[in-house]
Amino acid sequence: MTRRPLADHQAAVAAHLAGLAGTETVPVRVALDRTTSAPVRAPYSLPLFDNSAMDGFAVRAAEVSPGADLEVGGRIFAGDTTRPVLRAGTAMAIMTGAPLPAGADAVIPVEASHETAGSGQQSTVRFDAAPEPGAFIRSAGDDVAAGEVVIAAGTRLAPRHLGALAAAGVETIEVHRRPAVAIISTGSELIRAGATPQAGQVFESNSLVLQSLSTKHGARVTFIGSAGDDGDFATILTAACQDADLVLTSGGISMGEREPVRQTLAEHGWFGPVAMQPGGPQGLATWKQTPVCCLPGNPVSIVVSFEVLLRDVLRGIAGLPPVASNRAVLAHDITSVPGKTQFLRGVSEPDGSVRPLGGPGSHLAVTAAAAELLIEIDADTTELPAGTEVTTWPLT
Ligand SMILES: Nc1nc2c(c(=O)[nH]1)N[C@H]1C(S)=C(S)[C@@H](COP(=O)(O)OP(=O)(O)OC[C@H]3O[C@@H](n4cnc5c(N)ncnc54)[C@H](O)[C@@H]3O)O[C@H]1N2
Ligand code: MOO
Repeated sequence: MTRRPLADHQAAVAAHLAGLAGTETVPVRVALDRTTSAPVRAPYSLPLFDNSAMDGFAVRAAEVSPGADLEVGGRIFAGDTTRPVLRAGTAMAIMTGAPLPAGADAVIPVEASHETAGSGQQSTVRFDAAPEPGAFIRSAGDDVAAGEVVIAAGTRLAPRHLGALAAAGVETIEVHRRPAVAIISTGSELIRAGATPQAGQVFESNSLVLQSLSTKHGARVTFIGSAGDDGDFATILTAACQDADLVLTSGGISMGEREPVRQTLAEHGWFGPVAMQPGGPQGLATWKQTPVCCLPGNPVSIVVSFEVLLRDVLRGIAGLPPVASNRAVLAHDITSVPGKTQFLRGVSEPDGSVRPLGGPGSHLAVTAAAAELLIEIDADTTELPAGTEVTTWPLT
């Protein structure tokens, strides 16, 4: 049986999902971790108005002489919306964030001042020293001018970015779409954690792996279902397609007698071996106009299939950059099967070299969990001596 070269299947997956890319407008309030698809410009200059950086007194710097009294002509609080005026020869008490009165050119902190009486009474104030003009004034437009870029296109929005957008008064923004993913695991042997396994039963783990990886790489999971091997798959697949841009299936695609995914979808797409290991059996189909990516059921194959085939495609749709591969030298000699790109689970040594971890079996979920990376060995190579440089993929 001819195997589809890995690069061809990677391209087929990308082409199959290309229609999922797009942009949408969302409220800033729910935009955490979304990626901007256009620059966001400031509707207003920030700060919006000249204001005080300290609790103290607004003055004209030239009118302040150390030890001389100035009449306190009023008190200004944050939230005052009429702009006050500083009369010649007076000071005004001012709170942090309150609008600077017209005519003032400096603020003196309360700690460097001596007021004869407090709030509500006629009083005078004297100061220890004359201020520099501009002292403790936060000027309009210091942070950003109206029309300037607040957040560049392609930014994955962290809390500080959301803060900047909210501070700028931006209510909605344009972001890359986050595709809705439905996940179906198949297998009559599968049970949930918490159940007591009967003979022949297996704890279901792939849906959680696919859910976590999809969420981590820019998608949102809208449906998680399971199907046995004897007849309910098409019904569940149809339900999954209702709310999803993409369906991911696990299991049921190789050469057995009960392979519900392949048997249901063979006429609706492509199924066959890809020249990779693990993750050899693969499928791509369309059901109810929804693309379906069919991954093999072995738990390690699920991880490798997602990382190698889907991860960067989903990231691209969500506006995220691909995860960079690295180069590293092998700590030991290794051998590899011919004709398939091998992805060995591996770890880094303290000197930066890499070595495979555990056996090649794609059922070894717990052993594979200790790996940090995949070591890629190309399809033509069968023996690599220690010291050979190889490509490694971080496990995400
Ligand atoms: N005659 C052949 N047999 C097999 C071939 C082959 O080329 N010729 N390929 C083998 C390889 S490689 C893989 S990988 C598997 C893939 O088969 P399926 O995708 O049909 O997967 P299943 O048979 O349904 O399951 C395989 C294995 O994984 C366990 N499994 C399945 N789903 C889950 C899940 N959600 N959580 C945990 N474990 C799961 C399942 O119990 C099986 O042990 O085919 C080989 N056979
Ligand atoms: O190709 Mo399978 O995915 O080795 O276990």
